[in-house]
Amino acid sequence: MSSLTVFPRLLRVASVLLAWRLDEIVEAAHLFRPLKLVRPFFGKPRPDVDTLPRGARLRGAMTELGPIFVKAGQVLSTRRDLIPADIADELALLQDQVPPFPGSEARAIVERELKQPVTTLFARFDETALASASIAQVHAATLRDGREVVVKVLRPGIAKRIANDVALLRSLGELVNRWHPNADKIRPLEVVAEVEKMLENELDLQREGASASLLKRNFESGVDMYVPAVEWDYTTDGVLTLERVYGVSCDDVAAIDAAGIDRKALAVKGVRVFYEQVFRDNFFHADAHPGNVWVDLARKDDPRFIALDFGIMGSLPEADQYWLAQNFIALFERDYFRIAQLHIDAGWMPPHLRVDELAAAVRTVCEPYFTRPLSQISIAELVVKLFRTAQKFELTLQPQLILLQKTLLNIEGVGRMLDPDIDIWAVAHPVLERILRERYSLRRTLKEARKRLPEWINAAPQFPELVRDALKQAARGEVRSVSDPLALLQQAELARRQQRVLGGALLGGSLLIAAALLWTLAPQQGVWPPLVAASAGLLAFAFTWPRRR
Ligand SMILES: Nc1ncnc2c1ncn2[C@@H]1O[C@H](COP(=O)(O)OP(=O)(O)OP(=O)(O)O)[C@@H](O)[C@H]1O
Repeated sequence: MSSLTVFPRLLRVASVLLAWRLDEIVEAAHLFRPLKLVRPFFGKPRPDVDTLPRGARLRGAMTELGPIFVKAGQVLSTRRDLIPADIADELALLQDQVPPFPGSEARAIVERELKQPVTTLFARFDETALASASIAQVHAATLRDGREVVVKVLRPGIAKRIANDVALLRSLGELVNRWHPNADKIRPLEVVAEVEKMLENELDLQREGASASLLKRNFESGVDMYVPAVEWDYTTDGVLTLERVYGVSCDDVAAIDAAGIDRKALAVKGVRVFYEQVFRDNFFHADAHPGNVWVDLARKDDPRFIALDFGIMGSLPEADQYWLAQNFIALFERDYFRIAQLHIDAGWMPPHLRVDELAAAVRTVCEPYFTRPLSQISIAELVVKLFRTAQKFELTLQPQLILLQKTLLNIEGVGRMLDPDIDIWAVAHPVLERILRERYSLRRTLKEARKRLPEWINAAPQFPELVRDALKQAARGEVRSVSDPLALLQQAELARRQQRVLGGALLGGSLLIAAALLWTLAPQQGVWPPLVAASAGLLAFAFTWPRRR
């Protein structure tokens, strides 16, 4: 996007911000310092905004600026570690407000994408949209075999509009990056990249279909949560066809009560479903606002949720997932020292940080919460506070964790809406422990090891060469020279760990290869010889493998 097109749009952004009397916010955020100077050229502020709190004014401006700003605001609302709570609360309320595009256009797009007339594809296609949002629109239809479906269609020209607005956001991000004194903490370019990635994913409906399929597989029984099936023969990048489901939004408490559904049981299921997604499957719905979480009114005795909208899904690297689970358990057990140690071990804190100092800071944040009954303590709120504390100690926050934090807030919100007395701790703790017991059991570890065996055998011939190269490098003294004593200490520690790992890897690898050979070449010897060798190999790995950094 050229500056010729960016500039008028930047002016429009400035005029909307000023119309909503947001100059103080913009100034406080060290954005456009000279904004006040240009105010006289932009006309008068809106007459009705003076009485509104600043968060509501910002929400109004974002809504007026359009869908991409709405999305950016929604992303920002999750950064409670960065922005004040009153603004985050308002931004979290941002909703798309866009009129539907004509049904005839939707029909034409479906025909172009699926390469057949709608009358051939469907027994019925409803041209009046069922729902319309900034990126896509949903139409009801019936397949030729009588099954009811919904067809989600991307807005015409949306990819180009998004590309333009993202370029504008990037320019704004660069301004903040250059001028804001806390730019290294806010990392605006990362926030923009996050918005961009989110929008890119939402533009690919085939990908959304694949996410829906995976989530459906993970909740195959459909007891606690039902996921609509994807109709792959009617799905492309630009059109997604799903089984039509019926239910009410989970915040429609009146309808849920009228249907005689046990809200308390449902709330417990909501918390359980969340922990299963994050810690059992490592694949979670990251846009779980009430509009996307429905309740199946047809199931009175054994209530369940229905999930919708699979455009934003999250998953964590396995090591982070394990780290997070350990943190949660430590939090449930009020083991602050362990939380501090875990943060340092994860390598997200400066290595010279004293664990007792961090533990004291964590205790200071958490302890006041525990004077309240557990039912009144929000885990999500506590996690936000913990992240804030850790940031004071220079924690680098991973984007996936931010997504998770937002999901945690959403799910707690749903749980408390359904049952204001829910004790989320009492529900979450045993669920988490059970999942972790299953996930990290010996049997599962051995199964994983067996799966990776061919890979290890394949890599085995290169092993001696790699070791020889490593030893040669060490002998040549190819170690960076450093003058900082702290860095020297770290380097010595690193070298010690590397030696340990190298020794362990040699011993463990050799034993595992021996086990594999015994297993494959001498099956008549029974399972014991390979099992003993493999266990010894795994032990060698386990005892010498470094803790997470
Ligand atoms: N499988 C379905 N069965 C019935 N209705 C559906 C289904 N999928 C979507 N809808 C309807 O369409 C609406 C929008 O769907 P969805 O949330 O997937 O679209 P979206 O463009 O991502 O919207 P938003 O950004 O507002 O979440 C839903 O709130 C729901 O009313």
